Amino acid sequence: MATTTMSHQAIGSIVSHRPFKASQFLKEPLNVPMKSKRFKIEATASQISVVDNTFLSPSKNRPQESKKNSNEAALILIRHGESLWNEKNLFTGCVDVPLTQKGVGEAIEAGKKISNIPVDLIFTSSLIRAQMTAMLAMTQHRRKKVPIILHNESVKAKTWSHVFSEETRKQSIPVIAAWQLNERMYGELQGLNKKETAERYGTQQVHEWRRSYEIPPPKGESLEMCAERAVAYFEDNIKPELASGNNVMIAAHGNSLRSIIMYLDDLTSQEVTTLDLSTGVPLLYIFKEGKFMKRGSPVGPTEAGVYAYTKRLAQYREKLDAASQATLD
Ligand SMILES: O=C(O)[C@@H](CO)OP(=O)(O)O
Repeated sequence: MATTTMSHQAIGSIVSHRPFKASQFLKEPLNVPMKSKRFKIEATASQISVVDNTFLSPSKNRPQESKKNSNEAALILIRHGESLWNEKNLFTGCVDVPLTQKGVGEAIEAGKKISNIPVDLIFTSSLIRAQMTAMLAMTQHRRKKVPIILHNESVKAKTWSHVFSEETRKQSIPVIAAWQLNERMYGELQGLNKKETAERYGTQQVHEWRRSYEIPPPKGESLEMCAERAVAYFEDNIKPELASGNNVMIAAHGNSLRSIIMYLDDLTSQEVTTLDLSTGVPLLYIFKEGKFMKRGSPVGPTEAGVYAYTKRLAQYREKLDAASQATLD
């Protein structure tokens, strides 16, 4: 097996890191002249991203109950539930396989754990296992907003999926799918059985391919290369939303999330080798005054500790409880 690596720059050049400003979704009237020069199309054969300059202004005035005069926001990270290739113990990487029945259950359980935490925006990878996880998790949310995948891959896709009711937009959560959050590209390991690969190349070699920071699997991405695109995307597209007070959920993958957690927790390349994420377990961070505070995994919708994290989350929970009570009365 050859051990040359794929150029990361080649991956990074496919689409810019800043395709559009997602949080405008809930407040923008339709203003999409089909032939306007305001659209800059950045395209290659497989990926197209449309930069609509009218949608690039900062996200303000979004009328949402969880958005509040505070420089604080919640960030939820979820690794997708078990996939069919997790079940078969195959290297998956960028191969787009769905969840197993167990994975569906894990996504639903994850949703219950975050059902009282406000979510204004969802980011997922472009892979179905992450998207299924996000959607299934949101079926459990008490607020019952509808997650809607934004289709900005072409002007027509964007125009044809426009929502014309402001009230309906307010009851929706934009979902942004970004390839930069995809699982690391596992190169020539994709589709191989992990146990058989360890028997063939040695446990130590396979462990280095799977968990080291710098060492790429044959013709694949190292964690460092994966971090380069995932963390750049996080900094360019997700952090500004948190800084604007929007609560964000990211549904992604073992390694794209490891690289983001390395950034959030300031882990060294040595420390990240022991970081392993379970499928379907949500992790909560609070972003406050430019810093990320790790709050672990919310263990259940009734767990008092979750709501003690911040005043704002506690108030949100109180509102949900009051609304449920009003419905019962
Ligand atoms: O196969 C993969 O894509 C990943 C995640 O399932 O595997 P690993 O845990 O080896 O990084």
